[in-house]
Amino acid sequence: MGVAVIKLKNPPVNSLSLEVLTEFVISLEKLENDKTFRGVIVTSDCPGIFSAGLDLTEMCGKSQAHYAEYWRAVQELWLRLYLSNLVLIAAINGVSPAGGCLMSLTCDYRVLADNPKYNMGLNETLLGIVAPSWFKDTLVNTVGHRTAERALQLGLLFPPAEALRVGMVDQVVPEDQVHSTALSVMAQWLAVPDHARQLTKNLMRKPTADRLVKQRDADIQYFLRFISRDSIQKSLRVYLDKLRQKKG
Ligand SMILES: CCCCCCCCCCCC/C=C/CC(=O)SCCNC(=O)CCNC(=O)[C@H](O)C(C)(C)COP(=O)(O)OP(=O)(O)OC[C@H]1O[C@@H](n2cnc3c(N)ncnc32)[C@H](O)[C@@H]1OP(=O)(O)O
Repeated sequence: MGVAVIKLKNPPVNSLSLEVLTEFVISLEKLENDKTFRGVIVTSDCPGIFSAGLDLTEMCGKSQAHYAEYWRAVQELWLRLYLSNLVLIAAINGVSPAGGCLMSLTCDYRVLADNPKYNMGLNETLLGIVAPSWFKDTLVNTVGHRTAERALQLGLLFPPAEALRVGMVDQVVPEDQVHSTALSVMAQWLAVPDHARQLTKNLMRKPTADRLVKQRDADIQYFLRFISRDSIQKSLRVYLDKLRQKKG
């Protein structure tokens, strides 16, 4: 039925490095241009981890030029995913904090494996950073304003049952059924004529995407100012050190 599977593979935690973001955009573009494909299942090849989100090492201790290049790549992937003409279904087979959650929220439908460890949410505040307005918009468009307001301020990571209850995911299924469920949901979405579904998707999502498109450069400057602050760099270093020391 013209369905591709994109399996993220950037061990150990599928962090969204500049290279991953760039390759993801290229793969999506190829699929968009190949008319034999109508849908994509986005999933992970790293056991237990869908994606650890943006690569913190790309946002810490680097040059301004690097931050700008990285942020443009983050914007680009979000725009491509959010406005894709393809049906995108996230088969979430692991934990998905922050950028990992955002990636799934850009999809048309989310199937999450029923494993209490597989938390998802926008936990930026717990790192001492702030989810940008377009991350916030994506969450609001999925779960509504009040749930998003509370989840964003508290940096909540929802276990599967809670994620389902608040509407962050559409279905929670046993782990070994995530892929087959994504495929049967895909069949339902592909039963709708492409042009009608695509125009409707655009109607729902373009106003949100346009807000970023209209101020992409300003958004990058905003990010640069924010991420270069000593206090923010310090928060990120402390958080990364904590992650690294967990093992030791
Ligand atoms: C005034 C208002 C202004 C507003 C302006 C706004 C402007 C923008 C502001 C900036 C916004 C930036 C937005 C960011 C969104 C993000 O996505 S930030 C990333 C958030 N991610 C996380 O919090 C997840 C962190 N990771 C984990 O919790 C765990 O690693 C895991 C649960 C995913 C997996 O656990 P486990 O299997 O036990 O592995 P670990 O031992 O923890 O990790 C292994 C290895 O990977 C490294 N690592 C983990 N996550 C990341 C990451 N996101 N980036 C880079 N590296 C990561 C970890 O350090 C370990 O490394 P070592 O092997 O020890 O070297």
